[in-house]
Amino acid sequence: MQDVTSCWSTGVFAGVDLEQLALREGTPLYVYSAPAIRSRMRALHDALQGLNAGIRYAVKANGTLAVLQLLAEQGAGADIVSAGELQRALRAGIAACDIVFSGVGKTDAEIGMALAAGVGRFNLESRAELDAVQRIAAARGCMATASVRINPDVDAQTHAKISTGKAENKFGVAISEARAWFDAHTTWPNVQLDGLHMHIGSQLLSLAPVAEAVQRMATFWQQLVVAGHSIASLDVGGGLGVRYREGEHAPAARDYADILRTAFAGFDGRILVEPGRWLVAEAGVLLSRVVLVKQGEARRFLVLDAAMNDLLRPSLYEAWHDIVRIGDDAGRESLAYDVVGPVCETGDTFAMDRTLPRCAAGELVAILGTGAYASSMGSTYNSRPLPAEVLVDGGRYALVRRRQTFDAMIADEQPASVWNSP
Ligand SMILES: Cc1ncc(COP(=O)(O)O)c(C=O)c1O
Ligand SMILES: N[C@@H](CCCC[NH3+])C(=O)O
Repeated sequence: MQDVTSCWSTGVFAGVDLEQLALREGTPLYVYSAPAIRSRMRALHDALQGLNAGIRYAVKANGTLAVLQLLAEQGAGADIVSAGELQRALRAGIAACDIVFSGVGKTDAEIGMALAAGVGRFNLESRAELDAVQRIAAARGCMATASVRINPDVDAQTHAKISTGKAENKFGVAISEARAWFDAHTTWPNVQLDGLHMHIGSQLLSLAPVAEAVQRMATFWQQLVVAGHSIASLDVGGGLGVRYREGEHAPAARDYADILRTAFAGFDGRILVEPGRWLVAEAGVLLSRVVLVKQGEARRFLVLDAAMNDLLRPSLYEAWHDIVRIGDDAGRESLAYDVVGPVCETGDTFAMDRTLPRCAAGELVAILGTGAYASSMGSTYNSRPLPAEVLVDGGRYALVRRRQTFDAMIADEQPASVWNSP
């Protein structure tokens, strides 16, 4: 993992002793390195130098308030996809004008909340949504600023479940439809339609599809300008991938920025980028204790106290995450384990046939690259409370999310004692 000062054999991560941390706060435990997040923000900021660009961090990657606050302090705005993410972004101190609202199914209530808060821009994904924003903005007597999310029909060369820029995906509209919206823009007097948006997918390890999609957006922008439309914002979404395993090569922020520089030369508005994973994934680890080692008839299982409810990516996408044993491995033999959680599904597997130093019950392991799409995709499946999260910085740590209590987990439920008519 880049940017993270760590040494798994000494168990020190960003200056903090992981064994002590686990004893203090319990496991499973998410641990995020503040310096690693700052360093990614700085690197992206530096790469975008000279472009009139704004970073709109994709809150879905990791919406923990302390993480959002850290990113906001470094100058990030937010890309949100729900009223809940709006609340988080505002609570973290992100100015409403620096928030863009994406997503294919914004409800009337969410559109109303976003207008009331004054979000900077809606990224519109369908004609029905454009009509809804017009109707709700007119009723409130306000103007909404909006971009059209175009679907460039480009294969992002990533996992099918997180590819979003092909014509058959639910996201965005064809460039021809977007053109029709611009040409008929007076139909929506309460919507200032002056931007283009796209997002072709996540965990992109090749920049070639990005370059192709950006070029399609650039060509469309130029056509709109020739037709007399004024374009204030070009938003290329997120998607920059990270290196989860040896042999993978993550794209460089500078190469990404160069693509934008070339394609959007002469553009005098704002360029927006919406990275999520790239900023936070490698800054996080999931600490977990070995509950027991089980020698099955066919395989050897390392059963952890973390499970698919805490980290879903391996179960959902068969995603690879490096797993390391915390402590000195000198003299330990290597063994192959299926690393699993205690949840009642065979899919509750973090890794198959993974070679690790011999592990014993009570020892600590870390699942790496879990700063993004990990805690944010967590659930309480099997009635397992959400784990705690800490932010480490300068040899100290802050508990930024308490482990959910059993009471909190069931607090909103009640017996069926009062029966109402709908
Ligand atoms: C509209 C939009 N923007 C930004 C992102 C962030 O993506 P990533 O975390 O891959 O940078 C996503 C998620 O893929 C998204 O749907
Ligand atoms: N949840 C996905 C990424 C989806 C990005 C959201 N559009 C992951 O864990 O990799």
